[in-house]
Amino acid sequence: MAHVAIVYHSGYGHTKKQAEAVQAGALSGGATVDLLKADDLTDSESGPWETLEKADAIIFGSPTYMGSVSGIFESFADATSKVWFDGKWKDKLAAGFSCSSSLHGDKSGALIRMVTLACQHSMIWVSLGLPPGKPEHPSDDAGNLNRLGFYMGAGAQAGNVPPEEEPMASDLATAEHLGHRVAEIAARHVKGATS
Ligand SMILES: Cc1cc2nc3c(=O)[nH]c(=O)nc-3n(C[C@H](O)[C@H](O)[C@H](O)COP(=O)(O)O)c2cc1C
Repeated sequence: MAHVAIVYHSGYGHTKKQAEAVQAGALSGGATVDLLKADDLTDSESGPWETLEKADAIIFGSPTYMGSVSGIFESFADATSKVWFDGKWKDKLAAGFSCSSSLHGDKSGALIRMVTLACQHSMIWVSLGLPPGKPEHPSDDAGNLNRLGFYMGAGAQAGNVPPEEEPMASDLATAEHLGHRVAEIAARHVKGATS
């Protein structure tokens, strides 16, 4: 059984909803899942680093703040430098997701930051694996996966409303898809390593 860890930051709860959808998808893909807050991983000397060391895949999540990841997520990225020195995440799978208030809102900036982090750790990036959806369809249409048209990871849109209202069904289903995809690929990855 593959082990997937999700590390996310959420200032106001919207990316948390997305992270929970990624978690549900990874569980339905047969993985054991740990949902970790980046807030608890900003110090390389303390926090659940061993959980990440044991994971076969790490999925990164952050809101898009000023066109990139949030400051707390960036502090987590800085704190991974100790792991980097020891090469502990080499050949683990990685993937990412981000939520912002605009349809695009420069979420690509946050996702690219996560790709860079993963590649610095010699991880293997898993893309979203979906064609673009239909932006003209209602965002509460859960069948309209990837309505925002990202390829690197899962995007979600949430304005200045409570997280119970947004992100809407389409974006949460897209996040769930990402979790499921990473779990399935991680299971193959683990099997390949042991067979
Ligand atoms: C400091 C800050 C910077 C932001 N920058 C952007 C941005 O660059 N693009 C965008 O579309 N939304 C931006 N937003 C809006 C957030 O991305 C959006 O509200 C998101 O849903 C917040 O997620 P969270 O509740 O998980 O923190 C910003 C919000 C804050 C607080």
